Amino acid sequence: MKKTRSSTIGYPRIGEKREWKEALEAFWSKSITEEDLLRKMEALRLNDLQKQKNLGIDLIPVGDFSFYDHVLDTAVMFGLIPRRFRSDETPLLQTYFDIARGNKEAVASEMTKWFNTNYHYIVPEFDQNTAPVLKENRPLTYFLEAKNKLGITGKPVLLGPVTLLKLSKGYKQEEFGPLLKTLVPLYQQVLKELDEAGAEWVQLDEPVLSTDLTKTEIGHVKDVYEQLHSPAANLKLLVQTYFESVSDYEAIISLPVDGIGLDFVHDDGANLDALKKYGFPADKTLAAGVVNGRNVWGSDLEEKWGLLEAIRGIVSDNRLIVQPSCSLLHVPVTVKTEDHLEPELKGALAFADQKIDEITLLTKGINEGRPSIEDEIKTREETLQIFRQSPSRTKPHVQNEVSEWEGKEPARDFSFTARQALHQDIFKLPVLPTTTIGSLPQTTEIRQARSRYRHGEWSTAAYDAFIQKKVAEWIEVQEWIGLDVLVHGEFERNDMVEYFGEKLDGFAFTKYGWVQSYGSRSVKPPIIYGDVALPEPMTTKDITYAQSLTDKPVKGMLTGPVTIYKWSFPREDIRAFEVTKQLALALQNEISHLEKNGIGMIQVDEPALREGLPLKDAKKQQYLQEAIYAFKLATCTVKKETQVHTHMCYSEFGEIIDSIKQLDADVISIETARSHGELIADFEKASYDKGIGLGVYDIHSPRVPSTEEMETSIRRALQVLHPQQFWVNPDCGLKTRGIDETVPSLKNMVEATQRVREALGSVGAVPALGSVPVTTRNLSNP
Ligand SMILES: CN1c2c(nc(N)[nH]c2=O)NC[C@@H]1CNc1ccc(C(=O)N[C@@H](CCC(=O)N[C@@H](CCC(=O)N[C@@H](CCC(=O)O)C(=O)O)C(=O)O)C(=O)O)cc1
Ligand SMILES: N[C@@H](CCS)C(=O)O
Ligand SMILES: [Zn+2]
Repeated sequence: MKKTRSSTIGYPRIGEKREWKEALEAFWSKSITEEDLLRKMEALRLNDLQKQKNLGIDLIPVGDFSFYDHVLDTAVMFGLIPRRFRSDETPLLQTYFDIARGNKEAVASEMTKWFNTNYHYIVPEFDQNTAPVLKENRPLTYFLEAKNKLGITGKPVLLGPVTLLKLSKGYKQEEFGPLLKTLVPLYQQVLKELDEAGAEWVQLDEPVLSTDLTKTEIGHVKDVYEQLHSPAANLKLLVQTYFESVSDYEAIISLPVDGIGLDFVHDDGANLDALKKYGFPADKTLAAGVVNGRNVWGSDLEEKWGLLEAIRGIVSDNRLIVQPSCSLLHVPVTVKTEDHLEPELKGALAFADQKIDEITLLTKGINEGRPSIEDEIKTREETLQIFRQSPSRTKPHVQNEVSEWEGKEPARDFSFTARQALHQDIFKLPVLPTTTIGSLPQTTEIRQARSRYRHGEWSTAAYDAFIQKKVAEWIEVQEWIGLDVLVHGEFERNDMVEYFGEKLDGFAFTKYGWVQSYGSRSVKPPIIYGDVALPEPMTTKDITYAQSLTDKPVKGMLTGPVTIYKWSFPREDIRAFEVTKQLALALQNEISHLEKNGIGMIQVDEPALREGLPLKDAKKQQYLQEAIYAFKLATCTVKKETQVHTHMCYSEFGEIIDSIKQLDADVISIETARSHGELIADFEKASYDKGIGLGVYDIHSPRVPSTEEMETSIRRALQVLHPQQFWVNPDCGLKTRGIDETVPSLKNMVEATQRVREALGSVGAVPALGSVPVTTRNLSNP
């Protein structure tokens, strides 16, 4: 009998070649039936379970699989169905997808980032009439499936009640305790049924325990777990935390549960320090997250062994589980298929399957003794050494350029007020200028063109001509729609980060390294392995071509340094800030090329700035200062005539609003539609005086919003924002939408803007500062 066991917390659900996406999208487009979908999903699920078993994992998670998102799964299983989607006639699977994607009658639920990752979850909604009820015991269904079909006694995984409620919306803070109480009997029922079915362990994910919690909240956690604890049951409860150290170690390890899962990678040593200081209860199991579940780098096995030795000094081997720091959902499936990578880089990489190999190897080392894994540790050390010393990683000129900025504050020469007057003069935009965020529909035709080019079927000239044709078509369409500030459409980009990764030195990219971002959509983060530099202009050709076709301004479109960093798999041998500064200087260089080519508005997207915010308050200030520095380093050298835009697509700005101000961007376009206008107040409270483009419709949903609906959004925003600072735009880029959805939506958006302009009585150019004739308060909602 093994003493120490290996485990995973969750496994990527998308399949090695994204079979999951294919099945889902085929179902949504009605080219396969529900039965087909269920069959394909089951095959994928079972394949992944079997694979983990074959790789030697002892405690295999079940129920981490999802048809869209695991938070939505948990909400629906407990009957947390927003009122607008409640119907006795609609089958549950349809309701499930409707909540996520919206339907003809109702807007989708809000979608937001899962802690500090690039994964999005669907925000559960409570309302006055929400009475949680157990609709289906999902973990039980998946537990029985694994048992009956594969003979695997899985470890059911379920989002814990505290995290579920904390991530939900639609209730007041004082209702938290009472609502939690309504969830407890449902969780008790789920656990009881799992116990009766013979489950040994159940994993309750409580990542909120790794955020700053108040004493009252910790009190709620204790209450809940005291109630979930059942002395008579055989089932063991494991409370799983990740992404940071726990906020109150002593309280967490005292919970009346059988096991605690801690992240020993993203904790800055705090979990280990606490373990050493306070010890660990002898009657509990520690699930030690020692292999990084968020990066793509092979572990330094010697270092991991050292970490495990430190843990084993406190926790006995038979009370120890070895596992990744978090679910492997956040990394690609396997390096095996990446045959084009340089061997020295490939040797240094580990995706989900290779991380599992590391877990099982370390577990073997504990159970059979260090000599049993000595060879593997030595080989890994040699491989990592070759990679570390590779000359391709170092560019002295990049490092010199970064150090030249040492001690200097990047800042634009002219104040915003001075720039604003100048920009009004140059661009002569009407009040409430309309624009889009950058990308336009990436149709099958466009993706096929890219694929043909990638496979060598099309020459560079043929591909470039195709892209230019698309740019020209869409400049015409945007002019016809009546937008004021146009975009080239980003047709040449597979993704807003991967594209730049392909163009910049210091990056490598994968063929199949997909990671789920939201629903069926995935991204393929490039890998930053060395110093970053701009070998040649990346975007000038397409953008200047677009500008040559119209008298209206076309925005230059770049992804900002923080976002490129966050949405890549970065190197870890130097600090994040060093990498973002290198990226910023490469972008500064690119921006100067755009300016030299006559581009007067430049948008530097930073949608990942908020997501990068550390989970712990103590670390936030430094992160924000460094993020602001990087953005300003990229943009500070622009001419005063150039209007700098930025874009962010998430709905919680309150915490970072001061930092957004400090970016000193002339215009920011933001997401608001799914949060139903809640965040406008943040900008009002902060007396934000620069341009703000409010997302008036949700681009994540296939639904075409009506003119009236968008007019209402604009009017609502104008009750708190000055019309002179206000732009109108969709929430985010339109690359995922079809042409049939995009054109009518934008047409309605422009029409809605026109109606409000008429009500404002200023259809012409924006009046000079301070002389706007009609105040926003004159507008009444229709
Ligand atoms: C704004 N968002 C982004 C985030 N992160 C990013 N890195 N990028 C973002 O834009 N995070 C927050 C949000 C998330 N939003 C989205 C929106 C849309 C997608 C999306 O559409 N993803 C696509 C994949 C896009 C892509 O790269 N397509 C490639 C084609 C690649 C491909 O399919 N290859 C085939 C092989 C084809 C061949 O070689 O013949 C394959 O691998 O099988 C392209 O356009 O060229 C998706 O399909 O999921 C993601 C996040
Ligand atoms: N310019 C990008 C931003 C997405 S966050 C786009 O429009 O797709
Ligand atoms: Zn966006």
